Amino acid sequence: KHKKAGRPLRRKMAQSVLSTMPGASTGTVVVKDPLNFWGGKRVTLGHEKNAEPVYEPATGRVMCQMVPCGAEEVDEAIKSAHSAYLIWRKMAGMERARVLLEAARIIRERRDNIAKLEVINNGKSITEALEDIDVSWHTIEYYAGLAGSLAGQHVQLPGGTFAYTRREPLGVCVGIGAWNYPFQIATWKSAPALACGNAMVFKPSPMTPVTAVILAEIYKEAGVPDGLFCVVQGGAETGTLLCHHPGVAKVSFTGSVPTGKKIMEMSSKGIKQVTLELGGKSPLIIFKDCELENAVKGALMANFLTQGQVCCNGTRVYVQRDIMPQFLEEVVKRTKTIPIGDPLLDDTRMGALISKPQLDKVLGYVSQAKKEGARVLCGGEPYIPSDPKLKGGYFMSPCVLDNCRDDMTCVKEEIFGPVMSVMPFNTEEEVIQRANNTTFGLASGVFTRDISRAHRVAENLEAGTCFINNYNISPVEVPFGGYKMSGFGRENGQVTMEYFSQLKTVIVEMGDVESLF
Ligand SMILES: NC(=O)C1=CN([C@@H]2O[C@H](COP(=O)(O)OP(=O)(O)OC[C@H]3O[C@@H](n4cnc5c(N)ncnc54)[C@H](O)[C@@H]3O)[C@@H](O)[C@H]2O)C=CC1
Ligand SMILES: C[N+](C)(C)CCCC(=O)O
Repeated sequence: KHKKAGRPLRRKMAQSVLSTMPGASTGTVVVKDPLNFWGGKRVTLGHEKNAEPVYEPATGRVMCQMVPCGAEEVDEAIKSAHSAYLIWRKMAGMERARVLLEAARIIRERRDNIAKLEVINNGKSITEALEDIDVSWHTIEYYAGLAGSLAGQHVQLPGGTFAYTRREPLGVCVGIGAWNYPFQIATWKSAPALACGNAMVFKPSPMTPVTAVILAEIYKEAGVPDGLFCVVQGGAETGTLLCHHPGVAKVSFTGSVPTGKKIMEMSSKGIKQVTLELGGKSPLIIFKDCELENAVKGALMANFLTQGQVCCNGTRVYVQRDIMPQFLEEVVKRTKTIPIGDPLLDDTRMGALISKPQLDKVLGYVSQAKKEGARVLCGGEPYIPSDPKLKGGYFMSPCVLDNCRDDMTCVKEEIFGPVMSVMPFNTEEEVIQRANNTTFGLASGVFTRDISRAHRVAENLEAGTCFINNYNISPVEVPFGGYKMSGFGRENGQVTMEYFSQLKTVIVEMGDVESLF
């Protein structure tokens, strides 16, 4: 039994807050359940050291406390993951697949409640959160499908001798998540990791600690060995402990570029593999021969999902000069009608930003843009919904900026809020050069009816994804990840099985040893 300073850790299997979700509304939910999970159960830490309040973005109310895990707890979680790994790695891919499919089924069954809790903690609209949870079980289903086909090669060598390769798991992998897609990120990382036979210790963002542990419970219920998917809570310090831990084989990270650099640096000390999903400042290029209505819809999808807090957002919107007036008129008209408010209501399309500091930061970018000469066509202001319970929420009106230039701060830096910067361009050659003139390279988009142009532009854009005539759809079947400083490695798609496994070569001599000695 684990002891800490002579005091046993209090452990109990909590009645999940999920069961209270059906009747829950904004401003009412308090989460008391322990938020850590290892050894097959939720774990209450024996202390409340460095506890941080967790806010409900729509009301500004404290919904729970996040107590960060220290060295001992991180070590315990990693050990628990390792013991599960020893069992899981021996199972056939098809056996793992069956467990994963059951996890996907349970998520699907509980999607409404998980989505509600996600909304309460994150602030995004329920319509979006439901989609996020659907993507989550799709991801697990998809990787369950691939688990059974994980295989090596057979290679014939001279004299009957042969070799074969085995595709083996890496061991205990760490996942570190951001707050914008808390549950979905946990599945994007764990599903391929588990499908390949690894275990995972996942650390959510300290701002969104409540849904990853539900995923842990679901995996457990589906039948994974105890410890296979653990959740440790905490911020940078806990993350550092995870990255430095000698029992960890790989770190998969989603978050900002500065933190990504630190993750890579720390992982280098132990020669650990890393996948980095970092920020972006993606270009969306709209040619005059586009279907304007779709281009406008695409620009809204590229900028305003999850209150603009999306890494692959197309926030630099380049519009061919001839159609600029029509584009702006339509995009502004639609932006002004986006219903902002209680994120749990079905009609709401924009909820609250994640935190007060994030809201202030985004509003700061808008005022900086004005100082640098941009014109605010709409939004960019704090928004106070009429419902009194939302008065303390972190809302702002979605913003369209015109008169932008490539050298402005709002065009160069990742804002991570609902702010679209629009710039005119004249020629294809010019716009490609300008679109690529950034250190980021996560995504990109092009609207045109000219198919040759569409593929030429896609080829020439320096980004991990290019959307043609749409934006921000991300089916699990296709790889997602960055070029340049937006990171490396991929999530989703078949290729991610390679990022969570390694090859062993086995050489079999069928003759005698020809010794040189
Ligand atoms: N591109 C993206 O997907 C994201 C970008 N961001 C950007 O980053 C800004 C700051 O947001 P944060 O949530 O603070 O991002 P962050 O990159 O600092 O945090 C992401 C995750 O890394 C963890 N972390 C932080 N420092 C760490 C360290 N030294 N070692 C290990 N783990 C560490 C955090 O606890 C969190 O789980 C946002 O305003 C936004 O501009 C934030 C989240 C996602
Ligand atoms: C789902 N999608 C494509 C809108 C965003 C997913 C990437 C992220 O974690 O920001």
